[in-house]
Amino acid sequence: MTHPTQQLPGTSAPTGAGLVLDDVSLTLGDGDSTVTALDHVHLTVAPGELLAVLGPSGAGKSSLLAVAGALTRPSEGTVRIDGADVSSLTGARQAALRRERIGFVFQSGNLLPALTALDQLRFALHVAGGEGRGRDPLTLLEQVGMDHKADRRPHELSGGERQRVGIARALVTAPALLLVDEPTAALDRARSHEVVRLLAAETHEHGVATVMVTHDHDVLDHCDRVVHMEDGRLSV
Ligand SMILES: Nc1ncnc2c1ncn2[C@@H]1O[C@H](COP(=O)(O)OP(=O)(O)OP(=O)(O)O)[C@@H](O)[C@H]1O
Repeated sequence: MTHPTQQLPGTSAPTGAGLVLDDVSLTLGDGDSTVTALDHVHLTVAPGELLAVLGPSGAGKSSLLAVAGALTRPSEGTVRIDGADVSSLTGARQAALRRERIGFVFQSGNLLPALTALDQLRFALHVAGGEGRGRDPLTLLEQVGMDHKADRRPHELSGGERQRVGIARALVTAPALLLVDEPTAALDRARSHEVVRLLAAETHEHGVATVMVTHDHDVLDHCDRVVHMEDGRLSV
């Protein structure tokens, strides 16, 4: 495993770029049944860094992605994405930040069944504000090794192929932050390595700050840094 940045949770990227969580807590539920999903979390992910987050079920990994992706407001602390303090933004600005600066990759690719691989990317660009920005969809499909299946719909693709298209779709807007939830859960060992190798290459070449939640210890060698989560707390 390589550790090019040697950053520890809590240290700040000098430019404020990438992702910074400063003393973030999240309490869920109400009354007697509240749960501390995130407990004073400090985390910095630099541009060009692929961070893996490991942890048992219920540790708070999904909560971490939700807060980092401006989907859930933390109960305490601040979240900065690409230098912007998320909590100071209106709901509309947060939604725009999500569309334009954050890419999400889910377990199964989460592609739209009716669209071809190429149209998945075009549609994501369109939703984010237009075809003139971001990366060229066909070139990006070529870079993830899927240009030869650009006209296929999701049901005509394998799990690994769907995951590649899902990654390309998340990257087409040229996001600052990429949030990835269990990308290898449905894949065999060889496909898992390919997919995480692709994530690492894109992260490094395009200066994306990438957070990948995973249970898959096999793929950790492709990651720059690994943190562990338990009971809402992070440790190295
Ligand atoms: N809407 C909610 N209301 C109350 N508690 C919740 C809610 N969502 C999650 N939790 C609790 O918050 C804690 C963290 O959950 P979270 O989904 O972030 O964990 P996780 O590490 O992603 O788990 P898994 O690996 O099973 O997906 C758990 O104790 C969970 O039961």
